[in-house]
Amino acid sequence: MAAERLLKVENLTLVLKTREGEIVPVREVSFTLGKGETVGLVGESGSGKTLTGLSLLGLFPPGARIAGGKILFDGEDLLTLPESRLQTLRGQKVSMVFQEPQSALNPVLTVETQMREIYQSHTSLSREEIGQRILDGLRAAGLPDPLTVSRSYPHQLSGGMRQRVMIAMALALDPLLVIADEPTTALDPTVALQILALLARIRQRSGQSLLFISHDLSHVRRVSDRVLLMYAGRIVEEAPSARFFSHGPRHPYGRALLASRPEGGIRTRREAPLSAIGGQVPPLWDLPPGCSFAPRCSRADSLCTSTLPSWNGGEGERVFCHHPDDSPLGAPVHAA
Ligand SMILES: Nc1ncnc2c1ncn2[C@@H]1O[C@H](COP(=O)(O)OP(=O)(O)OP(=O)(O)O)[C@@H](O)[C@H]1O
Repeated sequence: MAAERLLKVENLTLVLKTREGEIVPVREVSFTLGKGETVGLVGESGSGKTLTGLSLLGLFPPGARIAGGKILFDGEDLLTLPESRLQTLRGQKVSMVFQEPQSALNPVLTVETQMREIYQSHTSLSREEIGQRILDGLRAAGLPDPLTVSRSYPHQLSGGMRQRVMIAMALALDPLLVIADEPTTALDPTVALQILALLARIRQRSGQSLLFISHDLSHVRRVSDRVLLMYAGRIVEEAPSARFFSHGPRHPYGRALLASRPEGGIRTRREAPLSAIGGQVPPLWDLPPGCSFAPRCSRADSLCTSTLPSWNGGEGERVFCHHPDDSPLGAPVHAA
């Protein structure tokens, strides 16, 4: 049964002024997110994942302008809201866990002071109630000695503990949507898996949705109900995780990403495993005509290099490709 819709992004297009000229790092991006659903947004570095995530908070880098589209979140179009309303929504309804907790946390304030500030600016809870919420939140984020952690400065905590603090802060006001942007980048693999397990538990909180941004498909597989594959500013495939990882992505880029995973490639019935995706993401100021992935694609022909694809399939399961790969994967891919 389809989840009730929380978010609908429609044709979001973001233009950014850079030294190289104007680029479109987010181009005609459309997707939905259901209440309680976790969607993984995956793609190589520079594909536009972070800017898409920040847009959902109404945050844009200097020099950015929205060239089109809508972000309908819980009944409101975020792109038309005044900054004062966006500030209320941030934290209360949408929050973000960043890649680097070290830079997202204030180094000169204790964890308690930083968490207290969130409650003070958004709620009318008493000092005691806030104190209790802080301890409960830290404990729920898997920090066994919340009192000591709350009295610590960020530099006194390990990277994994800092990320747990960030998660506790993101969840503090019980938002409807949490955006986790590469939350395990700064962590060693064991701690990264613990953080993923924590995020997976967030799924079980009733009504809470998660947009999980990652370049690592094995991480996306662990936590996501659905996958959005992004390349050079566009979503190029959308699929339920079960289909994406068992049958295989339909977009050749998704197949190449899966096959380039460090722990060993997959083997389609027709092809030998790839060791890495050949070539590079084209610069956004110099995209090729036609499909942006065509220069790296083993299935590309003259149609792909000359003509932009159109969507193949419907909402929830679709691919932006002239020649989608419908062959089943030779062997199932297991999470790392
Ligand atoms: N403030 C900025 N000024 C100029 N260019 C930017 C800025 N922010 C992002 N970009 C460019 O926009 C494109 C998309 O960036 P974005 O950070 O959204 O990608 P990403 O997929 O999240 O990659 P990563 O995993 O490396 O963060 C990249 O080419 C990036 O260089």
